[in-house]
Amino acid sequence: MLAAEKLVKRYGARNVLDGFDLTVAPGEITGLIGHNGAGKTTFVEVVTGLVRPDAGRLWVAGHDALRSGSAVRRLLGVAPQELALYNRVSVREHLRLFAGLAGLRGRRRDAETTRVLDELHLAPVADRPAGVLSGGQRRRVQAATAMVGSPPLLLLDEPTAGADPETRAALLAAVRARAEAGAAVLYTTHYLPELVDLDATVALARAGRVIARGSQQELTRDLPGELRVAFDDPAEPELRLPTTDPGADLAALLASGRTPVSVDVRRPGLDDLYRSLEATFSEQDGGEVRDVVR
Ligand SMILES: Nc1ncnc2c1ncn2[C@@H]1O[C@H](COP(=O)(O)OP(=O)(O)OP(=O)(O)O)[C@@H](O)[C@H]1O
Repeated sequence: MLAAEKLVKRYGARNVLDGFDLTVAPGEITGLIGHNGAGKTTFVEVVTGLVRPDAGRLWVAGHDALRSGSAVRRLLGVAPQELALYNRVSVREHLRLFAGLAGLRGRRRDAETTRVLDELHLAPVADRPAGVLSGGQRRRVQAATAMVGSPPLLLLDEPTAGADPETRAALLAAVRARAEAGAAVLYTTHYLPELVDLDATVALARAGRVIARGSQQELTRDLPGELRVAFDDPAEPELRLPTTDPGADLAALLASGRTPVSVDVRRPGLDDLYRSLEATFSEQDGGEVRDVVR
């Protein structure tokens, strides 16, 4: 549904996108993560057509998106990082407006508006102007404007930033439902546990390039987890060992004659992946970026 190849975007002398490659298939949620300034929002802006890249190629649903922008825009639902709502317009009117832009009319437009209001728990504030809502409610309205009309490609740029747990849960449930219905979802976030919840494919951006991409299982498989062993010993109540083979390491520990009172194995997670890749790249001379996982 979305395929970006070697995108380059320069601001002044700086390549903010520097050979950015990414694909998102129908039904797939891709979580795009990376440090502040890695180029995530710039990539979203290129896909929406707001920013023109200096080089590279971009396809959306088989269209060359850098040539046929207007055909592509109809396929997108976008929730930008900076909230963009009309303060005096009610929540319901926002959704009616975006449903209309998605091509729905009459009863179908009303039904879709009601459905999305319910889905994002916005029915109680449907007739309030967006400007009087709380931050979390406004986040939900923004996501709702992206989802109304069920576009086949959703671009959600930090949709849960500053959201309370209830808002976060409603948004994540709606995102999962959209992907299950076949939408391709690009989801940027700094909250890695959300990507576990969404069972998302993960793409890690650094300095304008995607340096690692794959399922969470693939990306974390070779990283060490942690073996935590507690002893009834005030001198050493707990031992924490990085491990890629917890069974063997525990057997070695037992063979040494020590008797644990409890054993816990923590599997490697996305935070370990993030830290390990960041450490790899910050050690490299000149910040040269290379592909780690494909
Ligand atoms: N219009 C612009 N002119 C000049 N530089 C820009 C412009 N837009 C973005 N940049 C720069 O491009 C870099 C990438 O920004 P971008 O917003 O894409 O990063 P990001 O990965 O989304 O970061 P964050 O996690 O903070 O949202 C930053 O250094 C930013 O300052």
